[in-house]
Amino acid sequence: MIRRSDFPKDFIFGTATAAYQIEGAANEDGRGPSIWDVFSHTPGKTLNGDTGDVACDHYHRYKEDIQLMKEIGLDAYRFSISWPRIMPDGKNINQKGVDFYNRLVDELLKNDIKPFVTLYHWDLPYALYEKGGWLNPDIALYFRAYATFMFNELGDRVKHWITLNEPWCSSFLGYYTGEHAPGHQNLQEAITAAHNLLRAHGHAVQAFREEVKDGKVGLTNVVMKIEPGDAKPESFLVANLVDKFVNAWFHDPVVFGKYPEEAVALYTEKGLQVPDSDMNIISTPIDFFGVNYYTRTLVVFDMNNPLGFSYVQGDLPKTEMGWEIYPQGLFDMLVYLKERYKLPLYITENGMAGPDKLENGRVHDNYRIEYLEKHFEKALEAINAGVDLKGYFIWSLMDNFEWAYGYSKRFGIIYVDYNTQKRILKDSALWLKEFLKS
Ligand SMILES: N#[N+]C[C@@H]1[C@@H](O)[C@H](O)[C@@H](O)[C@@H]2O[C@H]12
Repeated sequence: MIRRSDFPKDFIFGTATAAYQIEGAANEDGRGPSIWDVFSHTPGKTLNGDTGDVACDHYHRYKEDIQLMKEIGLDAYRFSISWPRIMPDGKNINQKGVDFYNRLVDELLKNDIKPFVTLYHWDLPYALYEKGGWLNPDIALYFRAYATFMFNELGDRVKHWITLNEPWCSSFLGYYTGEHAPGHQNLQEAITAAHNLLRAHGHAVQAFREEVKDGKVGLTNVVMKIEPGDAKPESFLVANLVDKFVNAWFHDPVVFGKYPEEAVALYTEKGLQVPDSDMNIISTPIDFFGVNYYTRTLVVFDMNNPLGFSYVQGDLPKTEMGWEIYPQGLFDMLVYLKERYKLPLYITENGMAGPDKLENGRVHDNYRIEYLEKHFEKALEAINAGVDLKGYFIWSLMDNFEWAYGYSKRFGIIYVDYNTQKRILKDSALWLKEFLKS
């Protein structure tokens, strides 16, 4: 049985959330609309038309939620700042929004919980979208101004910062598949948006070096273990290529200052433009990569797909998201990232959506305890294999707005009754509480 004491003494355990998924108070105290406010209010974009208008009402209940974090015994808490709560029009400051995050940080510190702050977790101010959003090169400078302001505001107390959460999702789900806000479906736009997201990241890192001398800054990517879905040689080839599209595309420029050549070649072959501006800014050195790991992705060669591959379902047990439970992929990707980029790592998200049912005031989510134990074991294995892994944030602290899936998917270790906003520690939270003492 894995124990907390098996991990390095200074290893931190925490949980993660994001502003639009938990805060609510969408139209309160001067907050402006984000692209997700508009997207979720557009009929047909989210399950049941669910929105983040109220969510978990964390904006008002943050003290109660921090008490629950303390009861569990968390070392740290990763949350995101709502850019449109700080700058409703993308430029001018909304002081009430700033005040909220000062209160949140102070309450965390008062309870000995270390804040890890994500500057951007998908809720772009709609006012900036109207100026072109991630397709407008100027967005990087708007982001730099926002980042500089937040570093100045919170940098005396917050020493761990993440510029972007999963730019792959913001660009490819937001601009290619259209599953996420702003719901475009244009591959060239996705490539352009990805580049401007990385430019924004680089500008924020430069600002960080000027504003927060004793802090650490990194980038969080979704990291998928890409494997061939059958034994055909061409499926092994496409698996390597998809790894470049999804993983290397958002890591290589940040460390090496260039995109993976195989992927650039394929895009170019398809007549797509791959930007190369500001690679020096994009590759401004960072202190760590954040790793959001959930599952593996199986791909097979498919001439009918514009990029030559298609996804296939694996036969391992799956979560409520239909994602295979594959702890080995966490180990594999941690070692891969260490060997390729030689940077410290934090697991900034790992967790599962489960068939959580409230029964007599309890949620017996043993499947989630097993999931976490197996992934903790693989994280420890990676540390013992030489990976400089510094922490592990469970997704998520509490059930929340799961983007296009609305409130249908429960990832939390704390159950949220959305009718009453009552929080109930699931068995996984009780297990974690004991683990953190072990
Ligand atoms: N889906 N899913 C769960 C989770 C999502 O809720 C987070 O906001 C993202 O950072 C990442 O996709 C992972």
